[in-house]
Amino acid sequence: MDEPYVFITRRMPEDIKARLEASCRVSMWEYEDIPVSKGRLEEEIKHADALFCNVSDNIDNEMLNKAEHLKVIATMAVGYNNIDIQTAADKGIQVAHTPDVLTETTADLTFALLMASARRIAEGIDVIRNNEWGAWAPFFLTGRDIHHARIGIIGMGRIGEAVARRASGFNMDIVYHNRSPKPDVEESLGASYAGMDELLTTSDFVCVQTPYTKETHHLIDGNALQKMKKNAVLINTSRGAVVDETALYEALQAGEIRAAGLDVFEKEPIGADHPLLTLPNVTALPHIGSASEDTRQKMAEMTADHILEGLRGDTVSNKVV
Ligand SMILES: NC(=O)C1=CN([C@@H]2O[C@H](COP(=O)(O)OP(=O)(O)OC[C@H]3O[C@@H](n4cnc5c(N)ncnc54)[C@H](O)[C@@H]3O)[C@@H](O)[C@H]2O)C=CC1
Ligand SMILES: O=C(O)C(=O)CO
Repeated sequence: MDEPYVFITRRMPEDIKARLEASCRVSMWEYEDIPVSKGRLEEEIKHADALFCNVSDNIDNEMLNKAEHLKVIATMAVGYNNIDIQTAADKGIQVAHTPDVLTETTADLTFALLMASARRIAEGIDVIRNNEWGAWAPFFLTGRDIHHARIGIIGMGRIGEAVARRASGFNMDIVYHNRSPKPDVEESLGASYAGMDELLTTSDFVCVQTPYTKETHHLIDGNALQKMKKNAVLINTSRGAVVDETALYEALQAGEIRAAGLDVFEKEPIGADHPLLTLPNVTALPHIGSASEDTRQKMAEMTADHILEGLRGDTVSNKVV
């Protein structure tokens, strides 16, 4: 019997490729920093038995309908909003993702962004690099306190909970909004459940940790931003389109909220001409929430293992559908 054919949409380290090559024929997009072209993906998905993809690949209905014998899609991410899972399910294609392995790493980055935004770290770095540090001054680059402030976490899932654990270490008052209450988190971290309005109107830091779905599209819109405290900081490490960027720009410029820390954007990558980057109170990162060496390596290994499971005819271990 012919070996199954796997297409990897981004250049991966040799050990990851070799893991698959032990039992599969493997092709790989040549570049690590450029997404696979739509044309190449359309060509490959026709023949592939398995697809190893990532957050920047648009695996929509049109793409999936080109697949002739695809059995498994494994994405090197926990978020899978870029994959049409209904069409995959209809076609009997298993979809696997990488939960848990990146939870702590992403929570670290979320907290780093929260701290950087509150304490104006990026502005401080710029001052030194631009040779603008005159002298110690009493109110120079004063930020806002993190300790004992209220953090409002929207989406108390794996990452939300890991952010809450970090907040607890800073003696923060934790409120959260989720699809359903989490009594275990309330008990272990002293967090309390809040409706969206209460969370928005009372939190000093609002952290968005939901997946991107139809329901969470522009969950943070102009109306939500208006409800936030003037001194509040918004942190988004989930998906860009959970926040309405135009409304965020207007709210920041009008002083309706204090600052924003963003790891994700509505359309990635953004360029240096993005309007939000004109604002000093925006700390922006290029979608690096899970980007530690160990975590990305484990995510890649897990993704390869999901493919091997699916090709053996087993149920993949982190099955979305
Ligand atoms: N910036 C980055 O590099 C990374 C971003 N992410 C993003 O973070 C998301 C969350 O990941 P996990 O915590 O592992 O997922 P999860 O599924 O464990 O948690 C998501 C939580 O959001 C809640 N939720 C869903 N819809 C909601 C709504 N409309 N209102 C309130 N709560 C809602 C769910 O009930 C769940 O508790 C991923 O889907 C992904 O988009 C994840 C990893 C890295
Ligand atoms: O896992 C995800 O959803 C990411 O965004 C990248 O780790």
